[in-house]
Amino acid sequence: MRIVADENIPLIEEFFGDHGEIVRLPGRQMCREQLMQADVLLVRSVTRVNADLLAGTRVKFVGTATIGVDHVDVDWLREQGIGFASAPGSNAESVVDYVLSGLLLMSEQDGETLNSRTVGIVGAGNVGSRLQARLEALDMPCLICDPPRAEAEGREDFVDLDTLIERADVICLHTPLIQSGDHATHHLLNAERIDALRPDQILISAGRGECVDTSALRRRLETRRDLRVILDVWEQEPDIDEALCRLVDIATPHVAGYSLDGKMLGTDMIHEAMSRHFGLPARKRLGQLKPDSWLRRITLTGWAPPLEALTLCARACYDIRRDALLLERYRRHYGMAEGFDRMRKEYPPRREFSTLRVSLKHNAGDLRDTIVSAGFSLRLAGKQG
Ligand SMILES: NC(=O)C1=CN([C@@H]2O[C@H](COP(=O)(O)OP(=O)(O)OC[C@H]3O[C@@H](n4cnc5c(N)ncnc54)[C@H](O)[C@@H]3O)[C@@H](O)[C@H]2O)C=CC1
Ligand SMILES: O=C(O)C(=O)[C@H](O)COP(=O)(O)O
Repeated sequence: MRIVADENIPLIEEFFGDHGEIVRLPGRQMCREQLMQADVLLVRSVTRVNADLLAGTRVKFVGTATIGVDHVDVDWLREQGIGFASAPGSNAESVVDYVLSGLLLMSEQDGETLNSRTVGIVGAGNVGSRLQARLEALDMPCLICDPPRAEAEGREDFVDLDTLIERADVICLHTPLIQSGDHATHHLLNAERIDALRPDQILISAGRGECVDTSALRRRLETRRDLRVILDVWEQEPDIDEALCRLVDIATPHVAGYSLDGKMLGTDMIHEAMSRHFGLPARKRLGQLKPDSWLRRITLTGWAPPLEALTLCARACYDIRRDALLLERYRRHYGMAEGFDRMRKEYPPRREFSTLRVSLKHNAGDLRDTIVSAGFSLRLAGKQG
């Protein structure tokens, strides 16, 4: 079997090596000629998978090691009888860590407690609902907008987008890119809604770039720089709007989901799906292949103030500012588009909050609850109570 895989998917050799010959290619440049003899195609979000790429090839299975599937013509694959799998939820915790790191930074800049802000979550799927769970556990009030779920589940506690924009202090976008239909998300945050954003509101966009009219956002920030904006996803990646990149508070190159844990789980999930598709044994176990974290444990005394302790643990594990600074360095060195992609390719290993074990000397109630609610693993050591 010939397996063609994006060069940026980790553990391909380890998971797929027993199944045949592996060819690694840069995802953005993949073309039909390179796939004529391929049986399996494994991609990330940068490869458009459709009839133009695959018609006339012998590909029988496509896996994308991503949550989003907007780059794949799923209907065409189905019509052709080509097996398909994505990796739902694989890097959702990583995106939640990213958002929490951003929120902690904003709170620290303002000298405010975390729970002084209401967070509006748009799109309450794997990412949004996990974000909601962690924020509510940290006593942060949340408003949820997810019309497909509201309709399907009869959720009267959900709100519509305009109400959310009016009431929330932070707006977090976690919708897939949907081009048409009742719940289309292309330019969901359009010029009118961007104009309606209140001064001091915080916008965090980590779903897909095209869900925001980024030209309108640039215009708003050029005329009134009164919002705070964290952008991970952009229109026209990697050739993104450089002026907008300079105007936002935090700019990162579509790496919110780039924890090693999330990426490796993505590979595991598509490997399992491919093995099932071809009736092959899936013998590899992710646990055996994951490297050790650089930082395994932090020990806190019971007297640490909860918010400071949380900020410390979050920074030790993942600090969103590292990625913003890194993008700036790559941009200066290589230019915007090349820098954007190079940083993604050379992304330094990052582990999820859950991999960091926080050891508490005493079972101090508030501190313990904060650490667990934020998603870290807890270890109580010494005297209890
Ligand atoms: N920045 C990054 O690195 C990453 C970005 N993503 C993006 O985030 C998206 C969401 O991820 P998941 O939560 O795992 O997907 P999911 O499929 O589990 O959930 C998406 C949710 O959005 C809701 N939704 C659909 N249309 C909507 C609309 N018009 N308004 C409000 N809500 C709507 C759906 O009902 C669903 O509950 C992915 O599709 C992907 O595009 C995912 C992982 C990493
Ligand atoms: O899983 C998704 O959906 C994502 O957006 C990915 O984390 C992005 O990674 P790439 O596919 O762009 O490398």
